Amino acid sequence: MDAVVTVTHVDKSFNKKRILHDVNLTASAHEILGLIGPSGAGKTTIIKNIMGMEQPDDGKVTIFGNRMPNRQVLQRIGFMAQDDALYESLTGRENLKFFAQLFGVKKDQLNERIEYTAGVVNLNQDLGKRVSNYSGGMKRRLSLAISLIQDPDLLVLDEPTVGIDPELRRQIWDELRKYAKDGKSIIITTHVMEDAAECDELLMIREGHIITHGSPASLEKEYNVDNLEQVFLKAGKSNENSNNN
Ligand SMILES: Nc1ncnc2c1ncn2[C@@H]1O[C@H](COP(=O)(O)OP(=O)(O)OP(=O)(O)O)[C@@H](O)[C@H]1O
Repeated sequence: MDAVVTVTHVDKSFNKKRILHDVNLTASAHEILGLIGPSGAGKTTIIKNIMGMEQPDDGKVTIFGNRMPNRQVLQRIGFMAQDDALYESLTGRENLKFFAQLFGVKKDQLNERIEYTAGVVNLNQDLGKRVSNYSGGMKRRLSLAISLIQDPDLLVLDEPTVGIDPELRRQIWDELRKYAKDGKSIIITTHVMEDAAECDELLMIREGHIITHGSPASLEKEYNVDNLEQVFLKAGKSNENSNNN
C-alpha cells in the first residue's frame, strides 16, 4: 500500500521527561489508522509531531514524501485538534466558509462543500447560529466538518468522537470508511475501544511506547482474547515485563 505518513524512530521529551520512545508508524492510502491509549499516553504528542507543530528530538516524519513542517503538504491535510479552534463570534457557516477559502476551495464549490460537510455531522440546521451558542458536542462536530472542507487527501483527527452521540458516531464512521475507500488516509486518536474496533490498523500506546500494533482481528488472535481491551491489558503487561528484564 502507498505510504502517506511515515514516522521513523521519533523521540520527544518535555522538560527532560521522555514522552515518546522510538515511535514508528506508517499510515497508508485506503486505510484508517487508530492510535489508542489512555490519557497522557502521548497520542496528541505523536499527532503534533506528524503535523509539524512539534519537532522530534530524534527521528523524522514525512508526509507524501516531504519532511514536516511543509506548507504545501498542510494544504492537503484535514486536521481536527483536540481543542476546537473556532471563531466563536461567527456562525457555523461563516467558520466553514473561512476555512474553505483558506484551503483554496473554489468559489463555485463553496456552498456545495459547506452543505456536504455540515451534513456529515448533522449541523445543516444550525449553520446560521453563532458558534458561541453551540454546545460542546456541536463545536466538535463543526471542527470535524471543517477538517473535511477541502476534501483533503489525509485526515488527522485527534479524538473526533468525544461528545458525539452513538447514532451520529455511526454516521461519522461510515463517512470515514467512505473516505478511506476513495484512497485517502486517516489517522485518528481515541481512548475508546469501540472506536478502535472501527480502524483497519491499530497502534496501542502506553507511556509513550507503542506496545503492540496490527489489525483489530489480528491483535485479538495474537493475544488469544475476544476484545481489544484485553489485548491492551495483555500487551501492556508483556511490555512491562520486557522493560523490567
Ligand atoms: N508542551 C508540553 N510541555 C510539557 N509536557 C507536555 C507537553 N505536551 C504534552 N506534555 C506531556 O506529555 C504527556 C503526553 O501528553 P499527550 O497530550 O500527548 O497525551 P494523550 O495520550 O494525547 O492524552 P489525552 O488522551 O488526555 O489527550 C503528558 O504527560 C503531558 O503532560
